[in-house]
Amino acid sequence: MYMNSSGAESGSYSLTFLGKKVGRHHAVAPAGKQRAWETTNRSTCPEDLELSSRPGRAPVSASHVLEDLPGSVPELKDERPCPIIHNTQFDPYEDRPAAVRHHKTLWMKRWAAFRRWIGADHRKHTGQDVNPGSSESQLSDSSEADRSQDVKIYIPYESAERCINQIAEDMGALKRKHLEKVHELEENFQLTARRNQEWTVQRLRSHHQNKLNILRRILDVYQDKVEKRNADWERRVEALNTRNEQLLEEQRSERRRSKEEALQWHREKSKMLELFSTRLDVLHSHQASTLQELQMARQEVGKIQDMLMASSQEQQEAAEEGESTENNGLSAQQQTVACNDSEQPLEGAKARLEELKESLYQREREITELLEAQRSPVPPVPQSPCSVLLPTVIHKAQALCSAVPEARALLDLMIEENRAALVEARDKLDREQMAREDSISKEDKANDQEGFAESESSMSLLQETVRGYEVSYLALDCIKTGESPIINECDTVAELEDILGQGTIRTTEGVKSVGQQLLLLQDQLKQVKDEKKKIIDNYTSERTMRKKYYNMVEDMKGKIRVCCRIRPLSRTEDAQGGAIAVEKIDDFSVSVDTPRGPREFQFNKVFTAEASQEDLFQDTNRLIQSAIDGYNVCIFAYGQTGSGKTFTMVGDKDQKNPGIMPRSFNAIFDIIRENSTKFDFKVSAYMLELYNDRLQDLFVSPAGEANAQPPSHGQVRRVEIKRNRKGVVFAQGAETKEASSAQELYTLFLQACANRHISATKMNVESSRSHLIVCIMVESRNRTNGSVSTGKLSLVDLAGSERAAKTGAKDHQLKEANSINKSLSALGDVISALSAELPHVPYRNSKLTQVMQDSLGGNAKTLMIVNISPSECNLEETLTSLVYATRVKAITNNAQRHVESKEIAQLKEVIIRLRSGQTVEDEDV
Ligand SMILES: Nc1ncnc2c1ncn2[C@@H]1O[C@H](COP(=O)(O)OP(=O)(O)OP(=O)(O)O)[C@@H](O)[C@H]1O
Repeated sequence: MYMNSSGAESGSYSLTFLGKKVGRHHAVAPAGKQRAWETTNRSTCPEDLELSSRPGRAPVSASHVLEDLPGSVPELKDERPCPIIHNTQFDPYEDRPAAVRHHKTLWMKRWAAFRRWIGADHRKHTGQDVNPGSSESQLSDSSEADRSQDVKIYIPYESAERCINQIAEDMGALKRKHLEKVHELEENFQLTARRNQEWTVQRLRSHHQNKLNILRRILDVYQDKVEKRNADWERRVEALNTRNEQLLEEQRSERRRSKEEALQWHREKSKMLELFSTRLDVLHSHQASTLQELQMARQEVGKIQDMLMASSQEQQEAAEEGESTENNGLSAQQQTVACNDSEQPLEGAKARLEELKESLYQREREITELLEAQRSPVPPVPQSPCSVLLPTVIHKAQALCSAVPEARALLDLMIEENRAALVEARDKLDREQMAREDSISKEDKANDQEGFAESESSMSLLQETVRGYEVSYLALDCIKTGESPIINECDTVAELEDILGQGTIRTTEGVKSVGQQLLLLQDQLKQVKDEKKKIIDNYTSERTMRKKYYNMVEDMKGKIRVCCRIRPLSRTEDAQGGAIAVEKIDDFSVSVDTPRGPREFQFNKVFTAEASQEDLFQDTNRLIQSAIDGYNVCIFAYGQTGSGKTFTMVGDKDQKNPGIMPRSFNAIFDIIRENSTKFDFKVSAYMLELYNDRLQDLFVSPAGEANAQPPSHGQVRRVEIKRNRKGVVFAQGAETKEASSAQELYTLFLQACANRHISATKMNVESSRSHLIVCIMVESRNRTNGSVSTGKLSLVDLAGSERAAKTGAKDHQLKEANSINKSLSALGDVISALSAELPHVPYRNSKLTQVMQDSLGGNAKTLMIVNISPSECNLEETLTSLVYATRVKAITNNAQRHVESKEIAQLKEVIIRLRSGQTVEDEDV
């Protein structure tokens, strides 16, 4: 085989018969196509042997050259695509029977020519005329050849022997050549397969790259949208913040104003008090002077009374003397005059006394009234229904406004509008008033009675409007500040009360308007709330979508999928107080309350304690299909001891809630059943445990192993982890068992589990003391094109990291714990190295990392389930697990499908058989 200058491979070989070159066969084919002609030529071998070794047919001479025989193989123009990709339609051996027929015909012709030559030779020996070149003889060739079968041919023994030897040598040479061809074929097939694989990989890569680009574009568009929305929201928040600032400023100024007013009021109050006390002092001094006057008047009265007493005594004495001196008439008359003279000042004094008394009583009354007025409390004003309703309404409206910023904004708007309308109405009123005053000053009132009445009515209307706006302003202002008007102290509210209390109609209208505004506000509030809820819903769903797309892109990049499962609180944790430190935010995020504040972690999916085993399995189901399609798949559970790994992977003890493993067994055989018409399947499994850094085959019970005879060659059977050329890990030395149904596989699994190391610790009554590795190999042969795919599903239940202080491990349990922690720490190192993309990954540090080599940073589709406890008492371990899981998320795998075309599969089989010393039939090749 040569490579010509154009890069195409050309093949040629010469056919030697009886030591002579009888033909040279050429085939020029594009790269990867020479397999067909080589196969065609190789197929002549059995025919040669059969024809040449037939007894009684030995050739007479070795000098005959069969130059005229047709021998060129048709040039191959096959432009079909490579078989690996289109192996459903392409069978590179499909032309083989035709080639065989062609060569059979060829050899039949050779045989006829040979017989013709023998016939001629015979005729020459028997003296018959021979003219082999004549057309007549040529025409009768076939009939002569037929007849020559009946003719006995005698060949000299030496010639026959030489010929036979020559034939034997030729056959040997042919056989060697064919073996070479077989090797060439193998090489060609390997080359072709490699090229095909490269081509497939390239196509797949470009296909995935395209998809990735599309998804990236979608993500970009989506991110743009989100950014726009974020910007929009930020603008809104900014506007609200500004408004809030304004409101706060207004509130502050309002407070300042009210403080000033209060101070003013206090000042006025103290002034009034001063005035009042001055008046009181004056009254007191008046009272004192009045009392003095009264005293004096009393003294005067006393004096007068004394005088009167003295005068009445004098009168009595004088009357006694008058009886004795009747004659003395003059003196009596004089006494009467004197008496009359003395009665006149008495009358004046009496009147004066009465007057004084009256003024005294008057002042006393005044003072008593003043004192009483000062002492007695202000009588409570009977409250109108409006004054009771108003604070309630205002309070409610204020609560609504403070709860919803949009309502507050609306209120501000209403206040603004009302203020503008009030200013306008007041302006109008002022103008109207001025116009009216003008018209009065011009004294044309009498002339224009009608116009005056009109202006009067429009004035009252305007006043009414202004009042209405003032009331609204008052109400809205109260709603805004939340201050209920104090009816008896606040002038404006008193005014409002006055307005509202003027009549039933007006009160009802006032209440109505406030009530209507309240209803309006409530309506708008509801709308705003609905809108807010809608926006929040949209935001949440968009956030969820973004995470979903992100996960999809990560998936396409080959990143390891990581799900987080939070188990329910255990009884022990409940007894310790049951404080919860872990919370699911949404389907993709979990938050942990740390002493430094909440910490958020993102995963491909988060499952809470309420999630069922089925819910979890639904998310892993897809991977089972991948394993059957020929991928290397790994699902493993990670977490502290007692966090629920075994529950997740295996299920509970009585299998009421089966875990991922038993569910996978069923799923595998369900898929097999669905595809049984198109594929032939073979399912086999091995199950191991890594206990104290020793790999143990769980299909061999420890007791059985102890009783078993040592193998004949005297070596103890050991399970070792190896990797094949494609990097897929396998356990050498482990017993692999086939299963034809889910039930059979499950029985094998139960057998394996029975041999597992489990014991009770303080943290878990059934703590796994080893890592469990279940490997299921699924081989599927396509019935149409014969291609064979081999998938591997590894299900790993890791033992949990534990602290001896918490688990109370002692003696051998402590040794187990140390071994578990050591292997998990090696796993942690591998995860760290992979996530940091370090050049060296320390896979060889532990058997566990060797087992997981193809799943972490290898060619597997991997799913990690990180199990955590929700309890606060396991906070530290939970955080460690989540940090590890986050690192695992950053690891990229390169999953490849393991599929071989029918020919490669067959050739492999042949090679295996040849290596094991078995015979191989030609048809197999
Ligand atoms: N999601 C869950 N729902 C109900 N019970 C659960 C759940 N997860 C775990 N449990 C219970 O918690 C206990 C401990 O779980 P499990 O044995 O699976 O932990 P583990 O992580 O495998 O521990 P170890 O590493 O020690 O083997 C078990 O009794 C199990 O039934």
